[in-house]
Amino acid sequence: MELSYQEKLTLIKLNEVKRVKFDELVEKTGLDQVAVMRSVLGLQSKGLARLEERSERIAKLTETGRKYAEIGLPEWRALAVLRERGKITLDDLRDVLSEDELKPIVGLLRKEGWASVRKEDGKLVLEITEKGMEAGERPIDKALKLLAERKVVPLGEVEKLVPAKELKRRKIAEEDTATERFVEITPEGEELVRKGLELKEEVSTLTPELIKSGKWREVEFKRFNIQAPVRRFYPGKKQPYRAFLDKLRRRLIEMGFIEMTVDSLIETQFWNFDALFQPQNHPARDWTDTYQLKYPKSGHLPGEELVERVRASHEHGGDTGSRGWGYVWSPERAMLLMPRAHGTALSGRQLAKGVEIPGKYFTIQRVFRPDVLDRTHLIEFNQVDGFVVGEDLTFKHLLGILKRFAVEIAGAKKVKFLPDYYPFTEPSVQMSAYHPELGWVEFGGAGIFREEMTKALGIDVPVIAWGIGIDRLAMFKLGIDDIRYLFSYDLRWLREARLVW
Ligand SMILES: N[C@@H](Cc1ccccc1)C(=O)O
Repeated sequence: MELSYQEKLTLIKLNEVKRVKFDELVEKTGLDQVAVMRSVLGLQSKGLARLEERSERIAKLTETGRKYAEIGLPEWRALAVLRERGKITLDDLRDVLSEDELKPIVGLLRKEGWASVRKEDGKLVLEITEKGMEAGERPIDKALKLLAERKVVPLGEVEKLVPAKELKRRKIAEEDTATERFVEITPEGEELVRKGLELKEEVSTLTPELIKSGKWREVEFKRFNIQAPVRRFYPGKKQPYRAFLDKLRRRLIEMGFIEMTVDSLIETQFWNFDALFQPQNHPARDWTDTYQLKYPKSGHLPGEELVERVRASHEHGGDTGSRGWGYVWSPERAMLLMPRAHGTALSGRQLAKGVEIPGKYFTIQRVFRPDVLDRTHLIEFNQVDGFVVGEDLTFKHLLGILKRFAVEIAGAKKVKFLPDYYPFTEPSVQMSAYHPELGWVEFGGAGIFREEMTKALGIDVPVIAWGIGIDRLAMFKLGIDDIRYLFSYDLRWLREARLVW
């Protein structure tokens, strides 16, 4: 039978006493608690020892009890004064007793017969008795001493001195239940020790000294059980959703996409709406609800030439052959500030700045829209927006890219496309992916940017574009069915959420 050094040591020590409290066994072996527990369990599984748990009623020293052990019970403190002066008033005890202790003291002293009490001039006067002069250690004093020494004492043991009720009434001790562990050697264990166990020093690390001195020949190397269950360990790690977004960013960059970034979460309506050919004061502006900034209310418009092209496009279609929206465009309205409502605002900015053709761009943006919070809606969420620009791009390319996103990035098994409307794309499409618990979940929109938009921004080739609610796709990947969990403080989730990719 293979026994570790610690198991052997534990068994030998156990054999000396046959049956012992676990804590005493720990002391005897000189090992730490965990090591002894491990050894005992090991020995038990080999039938050499038995671990037994027994609960027993105990008395436990209270905080007040601890104080009494230190400065003496109130009756002893009172008696000390009485012994010194023979006769005192109740007031004279205020120096040695607290207000709480003062009240019952007369009764206590009288019960013990340590003092006689009478009234003189309306005052209570205590006088020491013969019994008080001679008083010595009582059972309750012994019980207090015992408790002070051991803190916890089996109830039976203290009750030999004083009923537990009495100790409780005096607030010296409380009753409780304690679990005691005993370890007992089995006949098989005894037999093994009788045959002789070789107790070789056991080492867990091979050091240069061991090798040089040749001592490695004599020592026993500790065997590790690599299948033993271990305590769960939670190292610091990235918030799971953050990790997901970071990986997504890496992935897109690896696919050749160029990242578009911006410092602020605040946008002018110009970039959020106008540059994307969304008419002002028109129902189409309301394809989504948005927030507005109270202060400051307005920001700046970009260069005049660009603003003029956007105005022309809105008012009469510019040079696209379109008739535009046919209204008078207001620069003041375009200057209004708002928390960015979609990542597409960055696509507009990028197109106006100039792009590589062919080229692929993306951005991961925090965006804001009023909504009712529920399992699939947040008012503040993240979008991955992007576009591909190139001479012969078609709608089919777009659907191909989108499907790849949903399947590869989110691990969605089924994806479906439906016709939709966005003021800035034609045709427009809406995408849904199938979530095992939630059913079909809409996760974004896409389309081919309209010429009224791209031409005004200075681009002459087709641009296919999309905006994906990445939080919803993250739900698929992280295996959650409530979007609010992405930002949850729930430690269990933070610790155990799968880190994906
Ligand atoms: N911006 C749209 C998505 C979209 C992006 C690009 C083209 C078409 C649609 C939204 O927030 O839902």
